[in-house]
Amino acid sequence: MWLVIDNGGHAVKSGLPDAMRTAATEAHKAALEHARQQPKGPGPVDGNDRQQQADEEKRELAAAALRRAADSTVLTVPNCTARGKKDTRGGAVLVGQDTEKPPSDNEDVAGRLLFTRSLERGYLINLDTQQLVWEQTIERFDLSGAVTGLVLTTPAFVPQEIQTATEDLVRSNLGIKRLLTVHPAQLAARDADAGPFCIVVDAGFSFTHVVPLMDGRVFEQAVRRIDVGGKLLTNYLRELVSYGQVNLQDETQIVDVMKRQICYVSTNIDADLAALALLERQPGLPVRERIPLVDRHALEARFTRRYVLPDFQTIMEGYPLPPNTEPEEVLHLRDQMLALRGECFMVPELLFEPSNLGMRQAGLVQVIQDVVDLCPRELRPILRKNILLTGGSTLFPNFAKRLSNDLGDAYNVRHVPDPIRGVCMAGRHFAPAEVEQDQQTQNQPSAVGS
Ligand SMILES: Nc1ncnc2c1ncn2[C@@H]1O[C@H](COP(=O)(O)OP(=O)(O)OP(=O)(O)O)[C@@H](O)[C@H]1O
Repeated sequence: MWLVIDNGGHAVKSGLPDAMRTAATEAHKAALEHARQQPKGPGPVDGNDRQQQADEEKRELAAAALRRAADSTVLTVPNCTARGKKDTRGGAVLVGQDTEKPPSDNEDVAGRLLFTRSLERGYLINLDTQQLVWEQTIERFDLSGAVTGLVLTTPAFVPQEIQTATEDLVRSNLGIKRLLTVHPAQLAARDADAGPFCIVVDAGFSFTHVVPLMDGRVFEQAVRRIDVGGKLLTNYLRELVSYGQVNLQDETQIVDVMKRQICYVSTNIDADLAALALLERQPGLPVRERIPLVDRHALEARFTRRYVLPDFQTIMEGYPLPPNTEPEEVLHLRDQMLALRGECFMVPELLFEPSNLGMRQAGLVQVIQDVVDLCPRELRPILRKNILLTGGSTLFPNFAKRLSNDLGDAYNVRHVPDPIRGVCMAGRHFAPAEVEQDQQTQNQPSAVGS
């Protein structure tokens, strides 16, 4: 049995290749069709309760089968382990999925958690952690001991030592005999049906990569990386909020959720910064020099995002307040509330201007232009018209619009259909000869159960 894993620094996305899901899907379809043909609504008037109950059970089975089919599309598991910060005796370790909701009755993992990620700076470094997360993934598919082949996404330029250690982990520790590595950009392009020549911009957790594909293959000498990804953006927001308002230094998870909910990309950064500066100058100006109240309110409404932090007693998850909420309505929440303005767009702005944080690197627009210029001249017009966006950090509102504006009319920018799970989804359609062969063998009656 083959498994497909898109091994992200933030999360492992996994699924079964299409060929292997076909039989299960067919069974689900048959169950649904059967249920559909059964009479609906009130039961038979002749009082045949048993028939009615049997039909009801079939309908429930079909619905459960459908839910399982949907669940098994792509499984997402955080690529980390965690232990309690106060745990000094090496107690329970939470793995992958369990790090999201630690059991409340286990004192080892009560309170704050210390996370260990399998990937550091985009490379698989912590092999023990990776093994635990992959084992959990395999278990979740109910496939312990049954996986014989792995399609694994691996970025370009992985040092040979890491490559060897990964292969060793797969073969020796997990007992998976066949390993097929593939660059995530190739799968993202498949997900978008982009054709053989395109440029994939992958802004995920660790970094942002700009990867040109020529004839479907990675054109390695032109690949470029910006050292900004979702992790850095979350940390930056955490610093800004902690110095400006509330200390959230130990609350990376909360800040990560907040970032996804309230940050956005400015489509005109100079104009937005000027308008914000004007707004912030107002209280210090003599009354006659202030802008009219109505304009001030309009600017306030445009730039201010109010966010309610969780207290884990009555509010379990943070949430943004709707823009038109009156202050009196939320008076009772004032100790839990943040008001953010420039932070909301200055955080994702790092992708476009890493020098804002003192990094000596070009921003996304410049890097894309450089990558195009490193490709063969005759292909550049095609590449410019086929820029694909993938990775969770491209999901900020206005991301594609800003990139498109800044790159100009010669470029065409679009998201892949599913920027987070698309790579894994395309991997499931990826049918290397070995996968097909493997499946054929499994389908032969003689091989069943052997
Ligand atoms: N709606 C969103 N808006 C902004 N950022 C988001 C959104 N959804 C997810 N992210 C960010 O995307 C990042 C995860 O993206 P993704 O799943 O593509 O990374 P990954 O594949 O695990 O990591 P990498 O590509 O670096 O190996 C996280 O930092 C998360 O905060």
